[in-house]
Amino acid sequence: MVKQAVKVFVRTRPTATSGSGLKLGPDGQSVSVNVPKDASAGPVNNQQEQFSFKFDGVLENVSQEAAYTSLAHEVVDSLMAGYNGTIFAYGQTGAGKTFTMSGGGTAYAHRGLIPRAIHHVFREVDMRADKMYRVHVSYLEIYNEQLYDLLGDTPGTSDALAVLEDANNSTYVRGLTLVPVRSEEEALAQFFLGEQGRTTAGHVLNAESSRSHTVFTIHVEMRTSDAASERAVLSKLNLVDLAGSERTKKTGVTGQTLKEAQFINRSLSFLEQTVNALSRKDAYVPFRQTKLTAVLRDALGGNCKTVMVANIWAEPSHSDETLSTLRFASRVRTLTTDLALNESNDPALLLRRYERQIKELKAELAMRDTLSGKGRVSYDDLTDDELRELHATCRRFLQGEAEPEDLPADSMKRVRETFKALRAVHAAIKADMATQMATLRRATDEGSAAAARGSDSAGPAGVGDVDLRATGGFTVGHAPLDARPPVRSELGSPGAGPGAAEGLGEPRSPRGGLHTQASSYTDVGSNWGDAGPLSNPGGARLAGIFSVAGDRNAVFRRYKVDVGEGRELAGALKAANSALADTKATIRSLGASVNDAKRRIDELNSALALRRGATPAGGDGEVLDSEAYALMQELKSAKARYRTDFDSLKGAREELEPQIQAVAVARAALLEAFDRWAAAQSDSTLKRMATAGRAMAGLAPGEEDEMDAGEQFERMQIARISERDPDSLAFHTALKRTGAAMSRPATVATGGNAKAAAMATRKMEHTQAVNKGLAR
Ligand SMILES: Nc1ncnc2c1ncn2[C@@H]1O[C@H](COP(=O)(O)OP(=O)(O)OP(=O)(O)O)[C@@H](O)[C@H]1O
Repeated sequence: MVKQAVKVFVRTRPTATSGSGLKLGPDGQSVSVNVPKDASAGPVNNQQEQFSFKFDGVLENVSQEAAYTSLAHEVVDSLMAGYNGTIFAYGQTGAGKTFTMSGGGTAYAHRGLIPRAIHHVFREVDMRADKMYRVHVSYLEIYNEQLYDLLGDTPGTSDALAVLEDANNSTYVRGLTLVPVRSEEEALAQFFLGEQGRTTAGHVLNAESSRSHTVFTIHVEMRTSDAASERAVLSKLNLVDLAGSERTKKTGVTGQTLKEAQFINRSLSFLEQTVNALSRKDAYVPFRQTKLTAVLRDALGGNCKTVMVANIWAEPSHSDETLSTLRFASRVRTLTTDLALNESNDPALLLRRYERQIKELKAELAMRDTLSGKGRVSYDDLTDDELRELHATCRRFLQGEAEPEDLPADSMKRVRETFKALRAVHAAIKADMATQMATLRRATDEGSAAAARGSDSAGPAGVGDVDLRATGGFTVGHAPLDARPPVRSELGSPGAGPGAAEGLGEPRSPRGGLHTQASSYTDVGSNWGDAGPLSNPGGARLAGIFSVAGDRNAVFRRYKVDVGEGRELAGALKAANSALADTKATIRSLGASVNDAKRRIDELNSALALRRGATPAGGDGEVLDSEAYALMQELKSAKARYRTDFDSLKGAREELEPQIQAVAVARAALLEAFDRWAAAQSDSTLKRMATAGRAMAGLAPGEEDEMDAGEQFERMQIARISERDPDSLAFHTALKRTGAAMSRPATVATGGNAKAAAMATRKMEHTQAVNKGLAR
């Protein structure tokens, strides 16, 4: 921490009259003022007439550029090195504070400290390639002891603003908008916009008086350009234009203007008290008495490099005010501040430090793995592609198509992810299976009912243990292979549900199930045979791609034919379906054959019993006649056929379950791949939509980028300024940008800001008072 004396400069407003009573010393630092004795005090009057002061500089008849060099250059350099700064202008009303801080009108040469400081900051930013800077600006106004955010979205609201102290005991205004600016032009534009909020009415009605204190702040964040560096230095420069002190008796103001003057004088008087307390090194300093002293706390005794400009208007009629300003200025000059570099403890920077440490640790682990011959192990989070791949591997593993070694297990993270993926894939397959089984059971029930209606004696009851329903199997032979659900008009009729036509039709969404499928189908009148990805809940996120569900089915059909992956998966599904259909056909035919054999066995048994009944008992044993013998032979072969077919039926039934699963898995794979593919198409689909939109508007590509005449003129102007004085380009451009807004009616320019309107009225009153009175 370095002790710094607050620097004080006096700047004089040029006067028209001679005999101002002000004398400047040859050293450029001393100034004396002659205050004539008060004649009303009588002939014996010991009043002092001559007062001398010494400052860091007295600026008389100096250009704005010279003023900047004396007052601000060093402070801005120090800002760019990471130190806080404050430059504040103090003085009686009309003494030239605003001229010094902001400038005189829109003339480039008359621009004040604020535009010049902005230029200086960005010139440094451009020049220091070894550093990275981020610049923000804020603009605060203190009017009648209220805080206003001149760059906020809702000017006029001050409730959210409060002057607080941060962890380093530095003051800041909570809730104040900090606008990021990347160039001189952007920063100037913000400054000009803020000025409008403050003085829209002032420009129009009274160009000479500010009835509020303002603080324009440039916040700078500096880092070394090493991206890994977490060290940031934060500094800010407050450029303060105080409202002018005013002798209300002298100006004779009344009403709102008097109230404003009282607020101004009160806050300036507390500023004096604060400076006096600091100067005397009092234990208690009344910083909190007014918003102004709270805001200026750092500038007066904290971590800040401070410069005061004492503006004086050395007309003989203002000698009292001049003396008072110089007295106050000389007291301020006794103050010291504690300057320190503001290194940041920003949590974002700590985060970056931890990220760097994690990166280093990962690199170390990788090195150890390499040295121990483990090969390359990734400790990073899995990417989306890797996760998809992992899920696919897990699915293959659960289907028996991959080995345990195929599952990644080279790091704890991968093992955990693999378990998670296994659980997810298992749950998905289980859900698919449950849906499939429910569907198939329903189809079976309905098929059985139909069978019961359409067939009398050949039911499974005929063979007892061949009843496949008992094991949740199939009723055979009642739904034709090419069965399809009813067309839309039929769906509404009772008993015509899709289950009736289920049979071995085209694939359905395993997730949607038949009911959903049917309703989706009903909604869009789509083709049932296209496996309807519509009903796939996972496809809901693709709604943006397909304008109507019908599009989606059409795209799905195309996907199965035109896209290699789709073709392959659709082929696999078809093969699985066809294997399933074959097995079902076999079961059907074996079932019929078993039933047939059983019926024949029963017939033969009855015939044999009859035969035995006809043979006379008590003979020399039972002698089979040739007819009975033939019956028995046939019975034997019928039983053999029954047994063989029954065994085959059992075998075929065992094949059925895995084949149903295979169809479900193939269908899920197809739909999942389709979802992925369709999601990947969304970008190009949007582009196509944009192109189509442009075509509809009748625009050729790039046509909308053409400049209009105004834009062309502006471009010419910019070219001219760039040629003559490139440095002034940002100033002119920002002024033009904000000037356009200035020319709008006040209510629009200030966003309907009631404060600005009220201020206009107050300023008008004040101007009238000043014109009547003595101030100007
Ligand atoms: N050094 C200067 N050179 C030329 N003109 C100046 C100078 N100082 C002040 N003026 C002019 O004097 C007038 C009053 O100045 P300015 O508005 O800056 O005073 P002020 O101290 O800000 O007043 P207030 O406190 O009432 O706002 C302006 O027209 C300004 O252009």
